[in-house]
Amino acid sequence: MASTVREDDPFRDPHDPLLAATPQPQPHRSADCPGEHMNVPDTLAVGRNASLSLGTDSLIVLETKSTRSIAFYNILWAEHAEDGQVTIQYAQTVSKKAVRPALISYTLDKPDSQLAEAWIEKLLDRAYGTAQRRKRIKVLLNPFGGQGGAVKMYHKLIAPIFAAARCELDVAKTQHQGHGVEIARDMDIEAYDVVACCSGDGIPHEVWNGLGQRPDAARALHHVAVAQLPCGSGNALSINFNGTDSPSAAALAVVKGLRTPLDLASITQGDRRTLSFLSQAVGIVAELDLATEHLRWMGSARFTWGFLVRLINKTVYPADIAVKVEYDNKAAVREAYRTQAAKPPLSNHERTLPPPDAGLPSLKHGTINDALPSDWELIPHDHLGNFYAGNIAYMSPDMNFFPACLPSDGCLDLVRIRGDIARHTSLKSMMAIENGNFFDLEHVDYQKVSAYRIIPKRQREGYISIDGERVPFEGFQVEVHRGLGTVLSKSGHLCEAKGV
Ligand SMILES: Nc1ncnc2c1ncn2[C@@H]1O[C@H](COP(=O)(O)OP(=O)(O)OP(=O)(O)O)[C@@H](O)[C@H]1O
Repeated sequence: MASTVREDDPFRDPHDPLLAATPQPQPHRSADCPGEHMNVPDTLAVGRNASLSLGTDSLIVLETKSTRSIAFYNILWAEHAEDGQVTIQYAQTVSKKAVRPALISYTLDKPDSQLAEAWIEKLLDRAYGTAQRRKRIKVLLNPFGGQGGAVKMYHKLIAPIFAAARCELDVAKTQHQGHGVEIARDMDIEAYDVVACCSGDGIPHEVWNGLGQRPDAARALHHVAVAQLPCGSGNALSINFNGTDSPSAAALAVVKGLRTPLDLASITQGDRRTLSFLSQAVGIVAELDLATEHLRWMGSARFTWGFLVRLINKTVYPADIAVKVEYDNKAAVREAYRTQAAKPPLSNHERTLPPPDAGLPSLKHGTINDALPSDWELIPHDHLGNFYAGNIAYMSPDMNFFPACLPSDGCLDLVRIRGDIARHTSLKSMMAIENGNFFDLEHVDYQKVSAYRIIPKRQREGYISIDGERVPFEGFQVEVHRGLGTVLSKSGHLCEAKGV
């Protein structure tokens, strides 16, 4: 068995800190790890004619007649047995979007458990980086999400990935509408790291609201990361943070996910206060989302159809609006985005854990029932066509509607478009969303705001959508709480979307 790094090893990583004179501390290594004080080689000789090498970003499996590599990102777990057998489980790519667990297993020439254990630790360190291993996950299955396939998708596509990664699982089905709120409100937050929702965006919305109803809301929202395993019809949370709407690829992203603060916004309407993680829409988007339900049979073409109908009618949605603006034009928004995106993500210990008795933050600007803050002004928008505020970039797989969104900048990105613009201009904006040049269109008003109030007027009824769910057609006020919630993301601080 090789015990030192081969100098001629083509897969040797010259930047490997463990090969340098002063070993760097490794984030997840336990104090009594046998490899702690040894210079662990990158290459493990297994069998007479095979070796496993740690490359720059993948594990290289070298056999006499073949070489292949497995990206560290795809490595789920590794272990060794006393007889010298080393087993590595990984997520094998089986199609453009899907992965499924697979394993390789080799026996060491001469069993050396100290070396094998140290090498495995080094492999897992590369595979997980600063992501938590063996996450304790409360899984919520919505049997009615999307086409009703969540339970099957979980067992077939998701659970095998979690099991291979040695996650601790506690699975529950939601029994009725609002059950996600109850489960999150009553759960033992110390027993879990993540609530993963096999659902659309409806269950994550419920979970954040349930956590928000607890007396220890601030701590619960900080401690419990909410993730989505896309099994619904709207899967924006997963698209933004797992970078996929594939259930198996999302499971891998959750296994490897980095804890990331997410702004949550308080919505006050009537006497209610709820939390929103995704969006608020008044006008055409709300109407497309909510008023075309009866056209579900058309698939996503229902949105195009609904849009064209309203376009022909040049529909307007008059409202009075007051906003607390943080970045008031596109140049400022772009600069804020670039500055923030260039910074490294906060590490976990840079986030302060709220005290155990801290509830939801108080409202700095009061509620919809209070007088308008003195420095706000209600401005009539008599020709409003679209009012859309987003907390994360993608609203659906092809709709990077808010490319400048930053998950924890304390702001919502607010888009306003007049409803009386020329029809060809409206049509252009619709196509620009898919082409990725929507942000720069002249007639698209794009700002970052930290709070606002909107009161629809001169319409007896209409549609308001909060995180894709319909709420009463009456005025509401919104205030953003910076980094109040927690998600798991790939980057640790950004959405998986092309920024600005
Ligand atoms: N057992 C259940 N019976 C009925 N409704 C349920 C049940 N479990 C959850 N729900 C409700 O289903 C709704 C939709 O959930 P989800 O977001 O998972 O699916 P979806 O297909 O993306 O949703 P939609 O397209 O309807 O917004 C939520 O409001 C939730 O409260």
